Amino acid sequence: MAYKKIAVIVAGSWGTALSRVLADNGHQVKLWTRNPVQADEINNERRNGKFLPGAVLPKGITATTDISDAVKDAEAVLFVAPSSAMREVARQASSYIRKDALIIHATKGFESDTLKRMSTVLAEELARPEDEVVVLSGPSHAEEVVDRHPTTIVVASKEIGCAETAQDLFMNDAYFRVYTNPDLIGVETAGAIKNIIALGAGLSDGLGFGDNAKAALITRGLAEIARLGAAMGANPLTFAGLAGVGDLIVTCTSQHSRNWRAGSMLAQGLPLTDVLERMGMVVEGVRTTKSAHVLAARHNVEMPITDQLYAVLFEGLSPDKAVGALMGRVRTHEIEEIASASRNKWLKG
Ligand SMILES: NC(=O)c1ccc[n+]([C@@H]2O[C@H](COP(=O)([O-])OP(=O)(O)OC[C@H]3O[C@@H](n4cnc5c(N)ncnc54)[C@H](O)[C@@H]3O)[C@@H](O)[C@H]2O)c1
Ligand SMILES: O=P(O)(O)OC[C@H](O)CO
Repeated sequence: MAYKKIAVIVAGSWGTALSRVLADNGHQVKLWTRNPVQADEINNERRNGKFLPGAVLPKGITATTDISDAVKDAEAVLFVAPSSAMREVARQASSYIRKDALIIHATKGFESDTLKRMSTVLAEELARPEDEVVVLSGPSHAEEVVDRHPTTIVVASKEIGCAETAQDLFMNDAYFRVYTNPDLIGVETAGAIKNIIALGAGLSDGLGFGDNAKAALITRGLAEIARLGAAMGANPLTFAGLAGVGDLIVTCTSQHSRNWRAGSMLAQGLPLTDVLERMGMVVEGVRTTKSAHVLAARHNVEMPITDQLYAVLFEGLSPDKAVGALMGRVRTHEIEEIASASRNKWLKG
């Protein structure tokens, strides 16, 4: 494959780790940050100390604080801003991006006020068809990717050719294996909502519960993610894949997880604002809990774990009362019909 010029917007943990994968694959990476001190550190010391201490960054990565310089000749642009900043950074970059550049994002969340998926936000700001936007997701902590530990991810686009181009850019046979999936909605919703369940897993561990509780959260969390995803138009089978169960496992069981760590601090009784301040990195599950709570009502989907997390985060419910509410729900069957399944295009024929 020919090596390409690729822009990465922004230089947080995940943007930096993915820049390293692209540079390892021989591509020339321009990594944009709004912080000049961070840009100097990346260019002169080959490190990004705040987000990935210990990682040595290859020469194929050049940092810049000029967003037009980052994107102007790029054949692909990868957006990895927190969901809260995606529209703002896309708007800044928009007029400088080549019309034929492949647009990829690796962000896990919804836009809070509109509840839009990130591909919709990018399509709107960049004046591109949403069908051509690619999302990269799956079980992948930046800390392990920069150590080149074996990692498998999925790239999804309604235009499968766009997903395959992204697959070629990121895949290598040393440590980064990439699958494609045409289910953009499923991969984006799975990646966003798993962070709610990871907060719950952190809470559960912080309260001193064991593996039984964790397994319950992962499996029943998966059920509610799939219910909402299917109602939003996703292929239910996507939730059995890397973006679904794969990412739930990694985020609910790893101490690298920002969402898990935030949940475990909440269990110690720290107020949410203090937890977020201590984290100093984006904890997408907090905003996503609010978004999913509204989406569940809008799509008439039952999401009991999300509802309890919402009450703990935003209504002052104590975690032990939330556990009581979940354990005390009325009895039910395990295998429910996935909401809207009969109307779901993926399940027809
Ligand atoms: N860290 C991971 O291992 C990982 C893995 C997969 C997906 N993700 C997803 O990637 C996204 C980014 O997460 P992260 O872990 O890299 O976050 P991070 O906290 O490590 O970095 C976020 C970066 O965004 C910058 N930023 C914030 N607001 C900005 C704005 N308005 N303009 C410009 N820059 C701004 C910050 O300065 C920081 O550099 C999230 O959606 C997260 O869920 C993260
Ligand atoms: O550290 P977290 O909780 O933001 O999770 C990071 C990734 O989404 C794991 O796949």
